[in-house]
Amino acid sequence: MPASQLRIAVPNKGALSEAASAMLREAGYNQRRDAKELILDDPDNSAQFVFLRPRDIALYVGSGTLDVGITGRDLLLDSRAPADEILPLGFARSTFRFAGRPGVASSVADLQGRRIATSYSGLLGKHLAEHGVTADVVHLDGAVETAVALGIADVIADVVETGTTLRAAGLEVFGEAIMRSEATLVRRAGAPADPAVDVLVRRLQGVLVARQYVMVDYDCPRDIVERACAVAPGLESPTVSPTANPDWVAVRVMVRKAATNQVMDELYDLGARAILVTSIHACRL
Ligand SMILES: Nc1ncnc2c1ncn2[C@@H]1O[C@H](COP(=O)(O)OP(=O)(O)OP(=O)(O)O)[C@@H](O)[C@H]1O
Ligand SMILES: O=P(O)(O)OC[C@H]1O[C@H](OP(=O)(O)OP(=O)(O)O)[C@H](O)[C@@H]1O
Ligand SMILES: [Mg+2]
Repeated sequence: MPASQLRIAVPNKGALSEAASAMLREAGYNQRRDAKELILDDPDNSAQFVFLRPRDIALYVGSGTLDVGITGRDLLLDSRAPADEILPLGFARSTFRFAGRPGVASSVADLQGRRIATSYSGLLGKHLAEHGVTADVVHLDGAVETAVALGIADVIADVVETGTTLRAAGLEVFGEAIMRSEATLVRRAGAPADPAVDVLVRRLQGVLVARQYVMVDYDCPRDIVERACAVAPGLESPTVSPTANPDWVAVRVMVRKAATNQVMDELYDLGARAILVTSIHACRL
């Protein structure tokens, strides 16, 4: 009997779209080549991809119309749809923050009775309520930074990554970040276990690990192998193999990409030699 088809919502445009498709492609799924395609079948993987506005994805998934979806954590919370994050995906990282002209306010408490422009009214409303602040929320579809210059808002609450857009509009962030966001895989709250979803999650986890880790091989004198393994303990345990020389062993271990050079330096200082780094193409842990 063929496995039941998993229906997956993927952002069709915007900041999440390309990176989401790239990640699915790396996980072995077929992805559209033409940005006009709305639905794409991937029979080899018993999957169907439905390309939707990222803002709508939590709604489709929360209602159970589609099994899982990729969206932003901020969009998920803003939607108030009954969907949960099941795997943070590590791209489209941003913060959601207040900003205004220099000196206009320094924290959420200063916003009582002020006009705040945003595309995330749900998220902002919840934050204001949590702080006991009543303000006039001006909902806009985008280009929120311009609202202050045009005089329809005193401050904004918007997505900030590098801060370039804010600077261009003469605005500065103030107060604590309202939230930190990234792309995430979402599923209907309370949905029952589904082996097809587990396969998707394991494949995406494989991509995340392959992106975050490298494989390090090195030779080291037998008498320092314990100390070398303490420098790079790997995820579970390094593989230690004999070499033709009985005084030396060969070690293979996964290392966080960001720590690669530091680990190589420490291993070298201990006496390890022939330290080789290779990238991981895919994995299942
Ligand atoms: N510059 C950015 N850097 C990182 N993440 C971003 C950036 N801009 C938007 N995002 C994230 O992308 C998601 C918003 O998706 P959306 O499709 O609205 O992106 P967009 O680029 O604003 O597209 P559009 O302007 O066409 O609506 C949110 O999760 C948001 O946090
Ligand atoms: O801090 P930065 O690196 O400048 O990135 C943040 C900006 O990127 C997004 O805008 P987008 O280009 O999607 O325009 P929009 O506001 O019309 O959605 C977001 O809404 C911010 O405006
Ligand atoms: Mg946008």
